[in-house]
Parts: sequence; structure tokens; C-alpha cells
Amino acid sequence: MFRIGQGFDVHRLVADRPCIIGGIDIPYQYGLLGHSDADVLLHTIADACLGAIGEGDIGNHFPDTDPAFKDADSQQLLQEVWKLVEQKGFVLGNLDCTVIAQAPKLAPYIGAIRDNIARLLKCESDQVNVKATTTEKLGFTGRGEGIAAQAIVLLTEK
Ligand SMILES: Nc1ccn([C@@H]2O[C@H](COP(=O)(O)O)[C@@H](O)[C@H]2O)c(=O)n1
Ligand SMILES: C[C@@]1(CO)OP(=O)(O)OP(=O)(O)OC[C@H]1O
Repeated sequence: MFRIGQGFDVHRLVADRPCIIGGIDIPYQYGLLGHSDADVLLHTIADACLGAIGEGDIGNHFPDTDPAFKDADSQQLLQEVWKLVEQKGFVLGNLDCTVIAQAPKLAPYIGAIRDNIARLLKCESDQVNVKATTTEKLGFTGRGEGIAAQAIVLLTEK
């Protein structure tokens, strides 16, 4: 049996915050604002995984009102989500995702992000694809006010 899920997330860019995307700390003058470390890509992937197994979304599992998740490492949140996926008897088929950011330039970090996601989801790197796009300076992402990400995941039975 196959299960498919999709995710979408946005975080605001502000001064004096780290810019962590896919678990990699990206050098940039602005960073992502959130209750957790605001890793927009890992949140999107967590939502896609939760969607695939019919388990709601990341906010249901890790509420942003809970001090336990203040400045949380989103790698740990995704690993918790992945445990649920495994408990339901699934492994990753493949994952495709896109980071929508005018800046920073992500190309130099895409390989490291991909390998890190594969590590978190206990799969091979060739099961994971990570893309980046600008929005040609249009909209909130184009103005550099925030970064968005989307993901689609296919799970297969173990
Ligand atoms: N933050 C970003 C956005 C895009 N890229 C790479 O640049 C290429 C062109 O992007 P378009 O917006 O014109 O589609 C593309 O190959 C992206 O991977 C990037 O590295 N960082
Ligand atoms: C991750 C959580 C929990 O710390 O907080 P944020 O970092 O604000 O991120 P969001 O994408 O709004 O997802 C759900 C939250 O509950």
C-alpha cells in the first residue's frame, strides 16, 4: 500500500535569528522567526509525513503554546514524526521538496540539506530531492519578508 502527503509552511525573516533550513545553519544576515528554531523545510516535511499517515499536522503534535518546544530543534520534531510513520509500518518511497526564498542562495547547501533529511528519515539520499526557487522578487518571499517551503512524500509499506 502507498500513502501520499503534502506539506506547506512559511516563516518570517527577521534580524538576530539563525537561518536554519533542513537542519543546516545557513549563513545569512536574517533568520527565521518561530516558537521553535523555525526550520521551515523540516516543518513542511513533517506536515507531509503526518498528512500521509492521517495524523493531522505539526501544530497538533507540538503546540506553539507549549514551552517544551520553545527554540526546539526541528530535527528532533521530525524524528518524532518519523517514529509515528514507522509505527504505522511505512518506510519512505521518495520525498520531493522546494524552498521558496529570494535569498539566501541555497545552491551551495542543497547537498548537505538532502543528506541530512535522508539521515533523519533513515533512507538513502537518492530518495530525497531538494529544490530552491526565488519568486522573481514578487510577493512576500520576493521582498525577502519570509521563506516558504513545500513538500510531497510517498510512503510505502515496509
Ligand atoms: N534561494 C534560492 C533560490 C534559487 N536558487 C537556485 O537558483 C536557480 C534559479 O532559481 P529561479 O528562482 O530562477 O527558479 C535554481 O537552480 C535554484 O536552485 C538558490 O540556490 N537559492
Ligand atoms: C513547531 C512549532 C512548535 O514549536 O512552532 P513554530 O516554530 O512556530 O512553527 P510552525 O510552523 O508554526 O509549526 C508548529 C509549531 O507548533
